[in-house]
Amino acid sequence: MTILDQIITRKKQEVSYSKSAVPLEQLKDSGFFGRETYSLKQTLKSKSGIIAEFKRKSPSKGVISENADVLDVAKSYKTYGASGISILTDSEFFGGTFDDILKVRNEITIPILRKDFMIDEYQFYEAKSIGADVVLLIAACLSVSQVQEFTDLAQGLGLEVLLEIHTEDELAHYNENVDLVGINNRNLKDFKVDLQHSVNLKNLLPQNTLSVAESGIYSVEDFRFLKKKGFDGFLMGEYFMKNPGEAFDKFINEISS
Ligand SMILES: O=C(O)c1ccccc1NCC(=O)[C@H](O)[C@H](O)COP(=O)(O)O
Repeated sequence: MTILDQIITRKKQEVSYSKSAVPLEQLKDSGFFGRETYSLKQTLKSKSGIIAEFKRKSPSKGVISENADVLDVAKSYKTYGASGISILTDSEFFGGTFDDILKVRNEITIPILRKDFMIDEYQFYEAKSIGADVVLLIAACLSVSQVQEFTDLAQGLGLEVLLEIHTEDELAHYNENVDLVGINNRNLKDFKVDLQHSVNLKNLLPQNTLSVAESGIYSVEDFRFLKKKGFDGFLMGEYFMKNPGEAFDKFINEISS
């Protein structure tokens, strides 16, 4: 069983529980449900392009920063010019909670990506109800038709869609309605990262696709390499979370100099 299989097995149980605990109609009563969302497509162009992630742990790295305060970290990301914030809401494998988004939503004015494993339409309503602006669709967990259906659903709720692919085969999941395409450099079988991987797959995407390089960006040199290759966005988690707050400020200063 791969790590993704394990995560999805668990996610199905969680979603089933959530649906019985909070019926979908009730999600619509949230104060955030009717809010106008922020556009990551826009802030990728107008700011640094960095989507800075908040995650406490991960399957590949174990505990990264267990006690980091989500509000402090999110504020520092916003203050120093992140285009968006990715917040893991998966609890079992990444140590996240919905509360992490709820705590920061009213405090920051940049897009929030709800980073989770989306497998059921209920989760899109949930994302809107907690104040997210963008959702992640992981091609490896979904069929081609699910990507299309979930894209329509998300956009109907005012959420942007970041489609994540890991392999060349998963390019079949691309459709021109998705807002952004993320190419993940982490091989989920052995957790190795290779930046050249995202470059190779990016070259196979239609021109003008807004592309995001994901995972394994650990230095200013890595960032510059991917920027030169034409990426619009850069999803970075571990590097910033190892030294929450300070690492981001320093990184932005270095890439601007
Ligand atoms: O990071 C993992 O171990 C992982 C395992 C299984 C599924 C997803 C996983 N990571 C999610 C991500 O995509 C990363 O959190 C994100 O791209 C940031 O990566 P990094 O900068 O390397 O922390």
